[in-house]
Amino acid sequence: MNAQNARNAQNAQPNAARAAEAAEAAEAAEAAEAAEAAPDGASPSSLADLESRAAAHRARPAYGHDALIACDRLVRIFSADGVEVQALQGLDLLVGEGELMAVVGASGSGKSTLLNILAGLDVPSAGAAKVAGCDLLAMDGKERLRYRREVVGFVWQQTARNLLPYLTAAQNVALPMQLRGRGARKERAARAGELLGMLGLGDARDRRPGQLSGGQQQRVAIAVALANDPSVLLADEPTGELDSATAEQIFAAFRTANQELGTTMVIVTHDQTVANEVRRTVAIRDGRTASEVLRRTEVDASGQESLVAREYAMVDRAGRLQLPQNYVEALGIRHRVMLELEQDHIGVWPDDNGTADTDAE
Ligand SMILES: Nc1ncnc2c1ncn2[C@@H]1O[C@H](COP(=O)(O)OP(=O)(O)OP(=O)(O)O)[C@@H](O)[C@H]1O
Repeated sequence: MNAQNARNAQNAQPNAARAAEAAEAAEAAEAAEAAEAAPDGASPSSLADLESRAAAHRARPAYGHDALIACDRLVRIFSADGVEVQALQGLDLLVGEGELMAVVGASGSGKSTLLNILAGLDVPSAGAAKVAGCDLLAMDGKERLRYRREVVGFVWQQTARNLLPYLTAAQNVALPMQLRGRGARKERAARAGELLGMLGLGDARDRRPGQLSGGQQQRVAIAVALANDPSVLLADEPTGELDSATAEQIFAAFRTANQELGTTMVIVTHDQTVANEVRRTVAIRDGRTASEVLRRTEVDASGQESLVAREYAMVDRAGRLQLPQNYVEALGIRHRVMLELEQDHIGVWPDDNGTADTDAE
């Protein structure tokens, strides 16, 4: 554990009890509400009625039961110099097996915090997080090490951080397999060659990082991260140090690996062009998933294919909806809105009545 992670783990402890209490209180309130509200709005009639509803509740599949990554009301509180920062404030996120998706968001929105938790480098203060069946809040030190070696692969922004400068590209890729005690030397070399070949680096296998371009180094880093066949590949701004043409090549490499190997990939990026390259982009705002863009190919009557993108706002499990900031600003929404349920949509209007009292706050 490096100094940063040790600090993170320490910071997690004093807040953990408080955050867990808050989560428990929220759950208790939810349970009480569920018990109070009968389906027809009447009070529960009998114990048998309550029991049958509790049994139905228990029989419901758990949130995210079929997702490879499931973050449920994830909270991460940091304390620095007596000041508390809530980096994640009840973040929900589900990622299906085999997905290639991007996470975007303004600086400080919580992207790296989320990625560090998914990578097993940091521990959430409260909530739940599962990746490929591993409970990220319950792992001990040994399980955490195994998780980082076998379940996830990581590509960092700094090209130099991903590779050892004195090893060739092929040796860098073989190293994680060696550390895991996987296969004989020849088999490791063969797999390293295959991965490098798949990513268009067949000719570069015997070169050291200093003899490769930044883009080639990042592609070797992808091969290193894939060496042990992880269930999930995580990348934090993998194109941050590269020009846009090279960034496109890196994304092509992620796509190839995703298609050929079926590895699930979560990529944090600032680069909107890069984010447009994937089918699903999730935006984080203030430590929560705020909106999502889904892209799909449509074929028109003449057989012409086009990519159609649609933006969705997220509704969390308690029914909370974050309005996009530009909508809030455009209509001058301050403290409350009026809602109207229509047959197939909900109307949202700015409060034009009594804004004076709330404005005066
Ligand atoms: N170890 C830490 N100690 C204290 N505060 C932290 C720590 N790590 C992150 N934070 C704070 O948590 C919030 C979220 O930070 P995070 O690094 O996750 O954001 P980000 O979206 O990745 O930003 P960027 O795009 O600038 O990297 C920020 O306010 C940050 O200052």
